[in-house]
Amino acid sequence: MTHRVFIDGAAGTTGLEIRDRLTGREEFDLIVLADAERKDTGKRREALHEADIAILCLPDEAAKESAKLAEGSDTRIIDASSAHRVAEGWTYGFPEIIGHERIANARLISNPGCYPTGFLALIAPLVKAGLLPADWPYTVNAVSGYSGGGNALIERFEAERDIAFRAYGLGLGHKHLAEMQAYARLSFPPAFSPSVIPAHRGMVVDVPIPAPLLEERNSAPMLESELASVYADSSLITVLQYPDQPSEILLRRDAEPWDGMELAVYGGGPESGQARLLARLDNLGKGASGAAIQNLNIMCGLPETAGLRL
Ligand SMILES: NC(=O)C1=CN([C@@H]2O[C@H](COP(=O)(O)OP(=O)(O)OC[C@H]3O[C@@H](n4cnc5c(N)ncnc54)[C@H](OP(=O)(O)O)[C@@H]3O)[C@@H](O)[C@H]2O)C=CC1
Ligand SMILES: CC(=O)N[C@@H](CCC(=O)OP(=O)(O)O)C(=O)O
Repeated sequence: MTHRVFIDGAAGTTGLEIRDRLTGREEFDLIVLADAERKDTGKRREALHEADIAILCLPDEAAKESAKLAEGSDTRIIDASSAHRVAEGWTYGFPEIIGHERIANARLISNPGCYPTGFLALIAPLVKAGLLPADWPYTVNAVSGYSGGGNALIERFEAERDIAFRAYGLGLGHKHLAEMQAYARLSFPPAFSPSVIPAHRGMVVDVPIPAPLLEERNSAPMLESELASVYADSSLITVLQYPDQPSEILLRRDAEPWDGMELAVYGGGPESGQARLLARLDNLGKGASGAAIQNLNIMCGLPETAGLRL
């Protein structure tokens, strides 16, 4: 069976990567709007109704408009934007956290943000298992490649070559806080410090766990072993376990597209009693396009890793 897929926003950073991953796959028939038509509301409405599945790779307002334009059709939607991540009627597109079955049966899917993908992969299972508390104000430090900011930030970083580091989100109301809190079932939104480095793609999400949260029953090795067991059957998420974990986590400027994610738990010695939970992913891979293709595969009853770069 061939599934008709329309990518709304196919000329953008995420849209292009999704096209790339779908190229050559016989299970899908792509509906493509010519450049002159890609922002034409009537043509988008037509394509949205004609498709079996639409993938929205648009700014939030345009994604909301697309969801409205699709009303009255049976078209299933995967929204890569942050417009519907905690909205009623939408399923959060993180199969490893909410279950593959729910993705397979959903009509409206909202894909996770790139930073929440790392944060939730680390924290949600540990809170669920009772190894970390829900009522704690977690800290999240993160770096992203500049493609995380779409075409606008790519242009800026490629023009201002002397930027070595960019801390941002300094108003402390980042749009990812709601989904981080909701899907880890936390009492408080985390304190989130995002930043950008002069690499096109790649991301590290770093959650420090201070000493008061750790005891013998939830020491760093216990956290690691819980994550290893949760993701033991995952095709995309790998837990780097002691003693095989690297002694440093690197991002490379020339990194290739990658749809997996690596997690690691680093524990201080017994005297410090602290831990650091780290996730490394590609903001454009598991953080965006790879997750969209994984969900598309699951929705269509195909192997979840088909077309992914692992
Ligand atoms: N980049 C990343 O790492 C991630 C991105 N996302 C999300 O994915 C979505 C797309 O992001 P990204 O690809 O980075 O952004 P880009 O800015 O690179 O691409 C957005 C695309 O949408 C097009 N567009 C804007 N308005 C409309 C409209 N009304 N109708 C049709 N097309 C329109 C733009 O065209 P034009 O340029 O001509 O205006 C552009 O081609 C965003 O919601 C983003 O938050 C999610 C996870 C990670
Ligand atoms: C570097 C950078 O600007 N990153 C984006 C997040 C990218 C992402 O996850 O996209 P969503 O907008 O779909 O959540 C930001 O902080 O807004």
